[in-house]
Amino acid sequence: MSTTFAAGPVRVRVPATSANLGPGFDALGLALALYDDVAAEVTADGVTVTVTGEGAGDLPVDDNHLVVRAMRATFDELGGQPPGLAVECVNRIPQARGLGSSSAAIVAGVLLARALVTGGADRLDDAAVLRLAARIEGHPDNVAPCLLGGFTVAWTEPAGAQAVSLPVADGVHPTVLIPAERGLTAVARAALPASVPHGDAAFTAGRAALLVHALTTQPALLLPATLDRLHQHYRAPGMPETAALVERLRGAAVAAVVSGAGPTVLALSELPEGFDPGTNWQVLRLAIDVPGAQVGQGRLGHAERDPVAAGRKS
Ligand SMILES: Nc1ncnc2c1ncn2[C@@H]1O[C@H](COP(=O)(O)OP(=O)(O)OP(=O)(O)O)[C@@H](O)[C@H]1O
Ligand SMILES: N[C@@H](CCO)C(=O)O
Repeated sequence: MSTTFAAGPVRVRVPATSANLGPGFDALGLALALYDDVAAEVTADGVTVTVTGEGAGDLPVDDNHLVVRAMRATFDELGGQPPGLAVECVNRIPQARGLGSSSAAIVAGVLLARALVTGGADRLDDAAVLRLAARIEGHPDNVAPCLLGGFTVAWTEPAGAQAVSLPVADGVHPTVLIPAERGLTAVARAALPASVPHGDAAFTAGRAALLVHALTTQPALLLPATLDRLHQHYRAPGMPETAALVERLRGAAVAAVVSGAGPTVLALSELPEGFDPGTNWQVLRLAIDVPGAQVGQGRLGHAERDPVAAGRKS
């Protein structure tokens, strides 16, 4: 099938996400109201990428940029590459911190490429977008909430990733505590053992099931529901400050976990009044993003180009 491209530019707003949420390793995730905005258009030739905000000056500005790589993979799915591409990124999601920056970039690229192909949504439906984005990322627990918004449960069938988004109960109050240090997901995954004791798997399965109930119905159970024995303690030696902060918060009855592969800490219940994590940590109270990724027509406007984080509560 031949591929024709839309004339006008398209844009997308993609939320940060926190994966695992303690016991839901590679399955559970939460979309947070902190966003990257990305626009793209087809050009006569070449590739240009501009980056403002997080990653400016560090990220590649050619075909190696993750948004462009995800766009290329999507154009391949849809039957052909455009002659040239121009991409503009305004990034607010901290990168390599456990807040789903790579998934946000991948979801942005897949959705932009689909929107740039005439009839793209008919040829690559939303379920196929999730499967493709999860395949590029390698696991579905960030791309699912990034696409669907809210609290998601994702799983993988032989044909690929699937997910549902569930309503979150009042009384769930996410705060992220972001350290200055970065941590790559690939490094954190390499710290995990190939197998775990059956008792730890059983313990964690029970807590993950309880966490679905706590997040959707009974937030009072968040503290016991966020206990995990599959990943956090294996990764703790690689992020001792993160592990210590999680312990400190949990000792104060806050449902705190490592966000994604770390080193950010996610608290799902309110921090104690006046809690001071120390100067290394940026503390952001964030609303839960409900709609997930939003696609629009046109280039980024004044509001989308504002580098100040959208959606922060404080
Ligand atoms: N907006 C972006 N544009 C281009 N590349 C990005 C962007 N965000 C992240 N990346 C790439 O992804 C890498 C970080 O991905 P990684 O999976 O390690 O962390 P994360 O997605 O921030 O955290 P986690 O997966 O634990 O939530 C960056 O170092 C960069 O190479
Ligand atoms: N489930 C993933 C999330 C980070 O991408 C992990 O913990 O490695």
